[in-house]
Amino acid sequence: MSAQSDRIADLIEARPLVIAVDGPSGSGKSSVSREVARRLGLEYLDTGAMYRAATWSVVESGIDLADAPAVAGHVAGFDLTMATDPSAPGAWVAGHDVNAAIRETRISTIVSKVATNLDVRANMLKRQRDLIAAAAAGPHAGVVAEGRDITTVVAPDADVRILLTASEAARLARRAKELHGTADAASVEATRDQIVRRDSDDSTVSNFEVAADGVLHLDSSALDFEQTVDAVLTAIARTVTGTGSVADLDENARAGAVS
Ligand SMILES: Nc1ncnc2c1ncn2[C@@H]1O[C@H](COP(=O)(O)OP(=O)(O)OP(=O)(O)O)[C@@H](O)[C@H]1O
Ligand SMILES: Nc1ccn([C@H]2C[C@H](O)[C@@H](COP(=O)(O)O)O2)c(=O)n1
Repeated sequence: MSAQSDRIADLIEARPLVIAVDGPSGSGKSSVSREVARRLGLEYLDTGAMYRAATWSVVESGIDLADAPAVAGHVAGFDLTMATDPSAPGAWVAGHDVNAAIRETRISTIVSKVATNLDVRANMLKRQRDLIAAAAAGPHAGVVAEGRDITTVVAPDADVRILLTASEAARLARRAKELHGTADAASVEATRDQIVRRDSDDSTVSNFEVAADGVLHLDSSALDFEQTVDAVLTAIARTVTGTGSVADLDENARAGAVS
């Protein structure tokens, strides 16, 4: 954690505060959003975990993933609880802790089949808007919500909207390192389906590759994790306080290619 980052966080006092972050797989939106939420004392909503939990529940129920109406019907009624404390976020289905299960490759491989079902998306949209509204009205008075369509569909009126991207090579290397402990050629190849194919499928229903009007674009390809958190905090500070009050911010934090 950098003192610079904490100083930026101290400048951001606006409440309620809703921050929307989207981006492709492996861009760092979950880890960065969670840390930003922690430093700002906001709640954190991982909407990808919601789609993963829905997929887990569909699979557990023995429903054929190719049966789109059955999948949507199940998701419409499934019991999902999201924990939005950035220090301990998570998902529970009918009281069952699914946090480990939803990260397994068997779910990562098929989650796009559920997430591209438009009736499922309509149900998730309502759940996500309800969670964001509750967080804005709750004791922490705000939330960092991240996913693929938060800046454009779920929370287009968010106070700050950021598209966090990174080059395909950077994203593959990050995920390979996370899953295999190394970003050598074999590990990168083993990761390709989870990044490239999944983005290709998911992008048929959401735009997370080009920043929509009014959405800040932050390319983290050349930034490490801490620099990316700094850049996001700076972008938030600039937006909610105006550029004048962040004039003393360190150049490193501002160098995060925000456009
Ligand atoms: N700027 C960065 N530099 C290096 N590694 C990073 C950076 N940002 C995040 N990471 C790491 O990259 C990996 C992927 O990050 P993360 O899971 O947050 O991505 P994501 O965009 O949420 O992906 P997905 O949508 O697939 O869940 C993690 O191991 C994370 O710690
Ligand atoms: N707002 C969202 C969030 C996620 N998805 C889809 C896309 C992914 O394949 C899947 C899991 O997300 P991840 O945990 O990898 O971020 O859910 C979406 O369509 N919209």
